[in-house]
Amino acid sequence: MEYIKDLLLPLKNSFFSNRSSKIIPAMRNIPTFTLPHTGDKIPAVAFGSGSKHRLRKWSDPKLSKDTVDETIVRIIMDALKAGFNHLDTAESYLTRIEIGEALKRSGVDRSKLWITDKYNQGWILDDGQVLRSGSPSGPYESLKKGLKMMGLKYVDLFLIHGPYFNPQTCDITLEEAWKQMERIQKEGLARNIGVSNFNASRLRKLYEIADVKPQVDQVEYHLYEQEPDLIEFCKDHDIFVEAYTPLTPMFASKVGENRPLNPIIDKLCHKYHVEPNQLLLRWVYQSGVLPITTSSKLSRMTETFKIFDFELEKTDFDLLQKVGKSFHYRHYFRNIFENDH
Ligand SMILES: NC(=O)C1=CN([C@@H]2O[C@H](COP(=O)(O)OP(=O)(O)OC[C@H]3O[C@@H](n4cnc5c(N)ncnc54)[C@H](OP(=O)(O)O)[C@@H]3O)[C@@H](O)[C@H]2O)C=CC1
Ligand SMILES: O=C1Nc2ccccc2C1=O
Repeated sequence: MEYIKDLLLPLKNSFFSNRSSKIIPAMRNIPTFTLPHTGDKIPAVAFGSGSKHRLRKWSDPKLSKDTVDETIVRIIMDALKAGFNHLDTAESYLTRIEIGEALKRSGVDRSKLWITDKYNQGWILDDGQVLRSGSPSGPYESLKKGLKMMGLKYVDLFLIHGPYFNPQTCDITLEEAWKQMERIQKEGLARNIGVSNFNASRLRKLYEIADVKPQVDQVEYHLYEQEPDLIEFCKDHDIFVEAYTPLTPMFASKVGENRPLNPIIDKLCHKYHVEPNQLLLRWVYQSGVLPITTSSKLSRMTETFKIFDFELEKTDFDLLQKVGKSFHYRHYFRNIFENDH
């Protein structure tokens, strides 16, 4: 009889999923950062629907941008339940549809959420592989599709996902794309606009052609990739920085390799009674940068918020920063950040 239960369970789940899954998010007092130009208050930690969730969708031939993956919907609903009020998605993740499902099923008040989405302009990966844009005519087309998939009237922040504008990847130039981004903001489809994966020299070029300046740059940032030039440029030009892959120092050691921060992380976790993920996220937050993290486990999602309950003493913050700088590790886009200046 066991096998009959296996056959019926998915049917049961899909039958009830649209009717009985309203959730009550954990009540949390999540701090905000203020965006320099619009003054909007952005919740200070985000839950990502890319990385492992993107890979899940990309690697399963049965899943496409138009198929709802129940596992990802469950994960996003768990994140909302845990109290996340800031979700990060992108056209290239193929997870907009799950975000839309999770928002619809959970019944969470839209006005209490911050949603970030990104235009897929096409990619040249570190191994040279070229991927074409998801929306050949540009960000306007991309966001219109995204809003429909997510069942939203607007997003809080819309980003150009990367600086790969050339005939191999897409049909428009960066200048044309930015004009469309300005129109998107003017029409109220996105309250704020910005970019991702732009290094300082690319930001400078964009800055010169932009009438509406980018509000945000979302980049890889953690103790082993501190990006001092970029951070300084952003500070001087009122561009707010968001950090993806903030937990990288936890994964930068292979078996047998002892990275310089390992003993310090152990010691400070003991001192502050926190876990390594909380220490690393706290360091990012305390440096004035917004961490975007993710997990597939509700318990880890819930633990994230402890980062707002403790403060690193200045000497500990500085020690982490100094020792982190003694070793360099970048996970994504070496072709932009290490070879192109
Ligand atoms: N703009 C861009 O180009 C990019 C944007 N992003 C965005 O940033 C988001 C976050 O990126 P990501 O690299 O996943 O971020 P993180 O550095 O937060 O890493 C998350 C990973 O760490 C694991 N993890 C979480 N907590 C713990 C723990 N306590 N112990 C051990 N492992 C743990 C999770 O696995 P588990 O599920 O097992 O908990 C998950 O696989 C993405 O989802 C995406 O939205 C990411 C990359 C590029
Ligand atoms: O989460 C992400 N994983 C990625 C891999 C390649 C390009 C972009 C991304 C993301 O934004």
